[in-house]
Parts: sequence; structure tokens; C-alpha cells
Amino acid sequence: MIPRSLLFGRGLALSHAFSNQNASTVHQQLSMTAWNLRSSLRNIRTLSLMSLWPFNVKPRDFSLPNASWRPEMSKAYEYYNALCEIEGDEKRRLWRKLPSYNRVLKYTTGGVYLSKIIQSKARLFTRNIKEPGAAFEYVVFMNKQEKRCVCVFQAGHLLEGPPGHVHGGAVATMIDSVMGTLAGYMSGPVMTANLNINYRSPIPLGSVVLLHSALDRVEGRKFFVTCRVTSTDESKLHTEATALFVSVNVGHLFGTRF
Ligand SMILES: CCCCCCCCCCCCCCCC(=O)SCCNC(=O)CCNC(=O)[C@H](O)C(C)(C)COP(=O)(O)OP(=O)(O)OC[C@H]1O[C@@H](n2cnc3c(N)ncnc32)[C@H](O)[C@@H]1OP(=O)(O)O
Repeated sequence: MIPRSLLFGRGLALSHAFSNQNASTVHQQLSMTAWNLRSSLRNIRTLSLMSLWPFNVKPRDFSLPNASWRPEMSKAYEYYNALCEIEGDEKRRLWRKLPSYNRVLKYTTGGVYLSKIIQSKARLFTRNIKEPGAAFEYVVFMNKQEKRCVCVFQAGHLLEGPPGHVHGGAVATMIDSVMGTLAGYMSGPVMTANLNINYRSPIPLGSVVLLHSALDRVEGRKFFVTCRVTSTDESKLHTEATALFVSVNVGHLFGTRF
């Protein structure tokens, strides 16, 4: 909101201008008032940029590069990002970088109201750690036409399981998130009904891996998805997974059907 002091300050200047009866002084005062108003508008614009509004109209995109990214992460990001920028109009582009927010619901159409109703303090599990690089650093590139996506993932030090390696639950979280994002992108809201994971080789903590996810088939509301976690050069297989996602309507989140 605009601070009260700012509004009242300019309001006083305005009333003071019209209390003076002298014509030239009034003219002078009006010029001053116009200047004051212009300056107020400038201030308001500046203040809105300083995030004093109750709603953050431009949410932070957590999938953009930050200082915690290792060169390998940046290199993989640049590779896939370049695929997104291949010439041609946006609709014909095969690859698209997905933005990533800490509350998906809040930034979907009409979702701002739902996000207030459903656990307003809730935040996306993978995006709620403040320190950049400490946990899940990732970015998803979607190829809708080929019904697949690739996620570049850097596992931070808070994700330790076996000493020096990534916790299996953290790997499962990323797999579920990436597969769920693919299924959701293809169909709208989904929930994981079934998830099977085979851990083939441990992922060193701090390393960068790729998650390749593909839509295998669709049967009515059921979306069968696969995922492979590999090293960035794809020479090493870390994990394989299959999952079933079932499309749901918003009512399902409330425990009702409508
Ligand atoms: C808009 C795009 C944006 C994209 C950008 C999004 C970005 C966003 C990023 C975040 C991404 C996070 C992704 C995390 C995703 C979770 O973590 S979800 C949380 C974990 N999952 C849950 O809590 C789900 C709990 N389970 C349920 O709610 C319900 O069981 C389900 C899964 C919704 C299904 O219930 P239902 O709707 O009543 O459906 P139901 O009739 O039981 O089953 C439908 C069909 O599925 C089959 N089925 C159901 N469960 C199973 C099962 N376990 N095994 C085999 N078959 C099954 C049934 O047999 C049935 O088959 P048919 O008879 O039709 O052939």
C-alpha cells in the first residue's frame, strides 16, 4: 500500500495551495501542486518497485541462475535454454523453460483466492529453503510436442543421506516433482497415485544430474510416466522410475467433488 505519510504529505500541499487568495501566488502554488503530484506518482511507482504492495505481482522465479550454481549446472542450463531460443515463433518452439514459484496455486489463473483458502502459509516443499544452493536447485525444460522434459538438478548439502551422497527421499522428491510437472503440463492438475523407484548408483552431494522424464501413455485420467536420472553427460545412470498420475479436479484438493 502507499504509505499514509506520503499521501497525507501531498494532500496538505494541495489544500494549502487553494487557501491562498493571491492570483499569482495561486498560479505558483498550482505549478507546485502539479510538480508535487508528478513527484508523488514517481514516488508511488518507486515504492511499488520496493515491494510495499501486499501482493507481489511479479513472483520470484526460482529456476533462474544464481551464484550457487556450479559451472556444470550453468552449462547444462545454457544448453537447454539455447534450445528454447531457437528461431521461430514461440508457438512452434519445441522447448520451453518452465518458471518455478514457491506456491504454484497462487500464480495460476484465479489461484490467488484459492491459495488464501487452502493453507495460506503453505509453500512448495522443494522451493522453501532460503539459502541458495543449500537444497534443491533445479530448472525444468519442457518439450510438449515430444511429451517429455529434462530437469537440470544440483543437489545441495542439506540433502545428505548416506555420507557425501544425496538422500534417496530427496531423489524421489525430485523425480516425483519432475514427473508430476510433465503430467500436469500435459493434462492439468494431477496427483501421484503410484511411484516406483530403482536406485542404481548413488548421487554425490553437490553434483549436478539430469532427470529425463517422458509420458509413456495415457488411459482416460491415468498418465503413465517414466524418469531416468543420469550424469550430465548421460554416461552414468543413477536412478530409474515409473509413476502413475491421476488427473483430479480442484474439488479433490478440498476433499469434495464438484
Ligand atoms: C497446469 C500445469 C502446470 C504444470 C506445472 C506444475 C508444477 C507443479 C510442480 C509440483 C509438482 C509436484 C508433484 C507432486 C505430486 C504429489 O506429490 S501428489 C501427493 C501424493 N499423492 C497423493 O496424495 C494422492 C493420494 N491419492 C488420491 O488422492 C487418490 O487415490 C487419486 C490418486 C487421486 C485417485 O483417486 P480417484 O480420483 O478417486 O480415482 P480412482 O477412481 O480411485 O482411480 C482412477 C484410476 O486410477 C487407478 N489407480 C488409482 N490409484 C492407483 C494406484 N495406486 N495404482 C494403480 N492404479 C491406481 C484406478 O484403478 C482407476 O483406474 P481405472 O479404473 O480408471 O482403470
